[in-house]
Formats: sequence, C-alpha cells, structure tokens
Amino acid sequence: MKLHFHKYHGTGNDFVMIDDRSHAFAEADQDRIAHLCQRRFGIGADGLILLRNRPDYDFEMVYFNADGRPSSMCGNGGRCTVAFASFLGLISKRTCFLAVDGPHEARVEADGTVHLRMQDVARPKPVGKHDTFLDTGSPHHVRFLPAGLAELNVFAEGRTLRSGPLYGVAGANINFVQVPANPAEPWAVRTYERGVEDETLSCGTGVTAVALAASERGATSPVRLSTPGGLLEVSFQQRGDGGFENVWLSGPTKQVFSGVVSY
Ligand SMILES: N[C@@H](CCC[C@H](N)C(=O)O)C(=O)O
Repeated sequence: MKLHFHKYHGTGNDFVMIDDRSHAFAEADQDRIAHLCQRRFGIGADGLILLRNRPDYDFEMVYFNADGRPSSMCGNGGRCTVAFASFLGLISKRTCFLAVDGPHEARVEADGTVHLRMQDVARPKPVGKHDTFLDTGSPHHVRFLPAGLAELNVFAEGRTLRSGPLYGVAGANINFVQVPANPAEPWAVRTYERGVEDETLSCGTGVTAVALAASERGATSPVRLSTPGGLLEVSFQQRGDGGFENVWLSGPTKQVFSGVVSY
C-alpha cells in the first residue's frame, strides 16, 4: 500500500501530516506510526497528525507522538494542521477545529504564520522554589534557571524529571527556561518532550506554559519566547482566580516537502 503524506514544521517541531478525510488510516497500528516517525528508517518527525472531517467543525486534528501513541494537545502540531487545512483549501483566514482537548479557534496569515487559541489554563502549581506545573492541553513542568541554559544536558535532566516521582507513569514534558535580564526580552526555552523522549527544537504547549508561568516573574502579555527552532509569541489575560483565558500561541509554519511512502 502507498501512503501520501506532507511534512510540516512549526519552529522546528516537525510532523508527518496526512489528509485522512476518508478515515482510511489505520490509527491503531502504533508500530507503523512510530516507524513513519523514525528519522533513519522512516520519514522522520516528532509526531504524526491526521486531518479528518468532523461534523460541526472545519476539521479534526488527531495527534500521535513519535512513539506511535495518541497523546494530549500539540500546540505546534495544531498550528501546522491549520496551515495544512489552508493548503488543502478547507479554510480561508479563520477556522474552528476540534482537537483532543476541545475546540480551537485559529487564524492563518498569507506568510504561514498561524495564531492558535489555546484552552483556558488553571493557575500554575508551584512544585519547588524554581519549578512550576501547568496543563496547557499537555502537562508541563517549567524550571527557571538563572543561567546556563545553552550548556544544560536537557536530555539527561529532562528524562530524570519526566520519569520521577512527581509525574508517575504518565510523565510530563519538561521545559527549562533562562530568565532574561529584562523580562520584555525573549525568554529562552528548551524542552524535553515525552513521547519523543528527547529534546525537540520547540514545543507549542511548552512555550505557552512557560509564558504563563513567567507572568508570575515579571513577564507581561504578549511574551516572546526563543526556542532552538525559532521565535514564538504567547498572549493572554489573567483571571481573578489566577488562571488564564484568551490564550493565543503565534508563530511560523512551513510545509517542507510532500511524498509517498510504501508500507
Ligand atoms: N510538541 C507539542 C506537544 C506534543 C505532546 C507532548 N509530547 C505530550 O505527549 O505531552 C506541542 O507543540 O505542544
């Protein structure tokens, strides 16, 4: 059998994108999804996304991590799926689609910039002097560092925290942030992603968590965040109960190539 696919990235977080409006893709075959995401034996990606028809919405996004398992929300993947829907001619500038964490509004610009509305987020939960937990559609641990982000072994430190007693078997994504001298400057972020089990170049729900947590350390909306894969921006409003609403994640998307794979 032959599978047509497109490859997208959002600030270096890359995805195999499949037009599955016919619902023909065998999503239960997790070994196959993992194989397609392998960087040497497959196409190579941090995750695989199915774009499907969904009554009452423009489309549905179904997300799998590189390990082949379905997971929680992927912010960069959501932005790339909006760009893909625009490429397919399913939407014009504005859309409302369904993802695993509920409905999302989004806007796409002619240059591929996508603005994605995230779900409201509950008040950050401190889990240490420099550490906070937030669920921005996916679970995120945020660790603030005074310095040394560039030299940090994100793989080793992230893997230890991800599988530690705080998060159990389900685990969490681990974000390391360097506090800028001026809170208006970009906040530098590196993320260890569960389900990829490695550092990725960028994580959308991760930078969203960082921006909201950084607001308790002097950052004001919109917060700019620099990842190894590029710049993202998060805007938001804080609620009276310490949670956040009207949360938007914005940044570039790119279709890298298209192809056909035999399996
Ligand atoms: N890269 C994503 C997050 C994808 C989900 C994550 N790996 C998990 O399983 O929690 C993003 O851009 O948000």
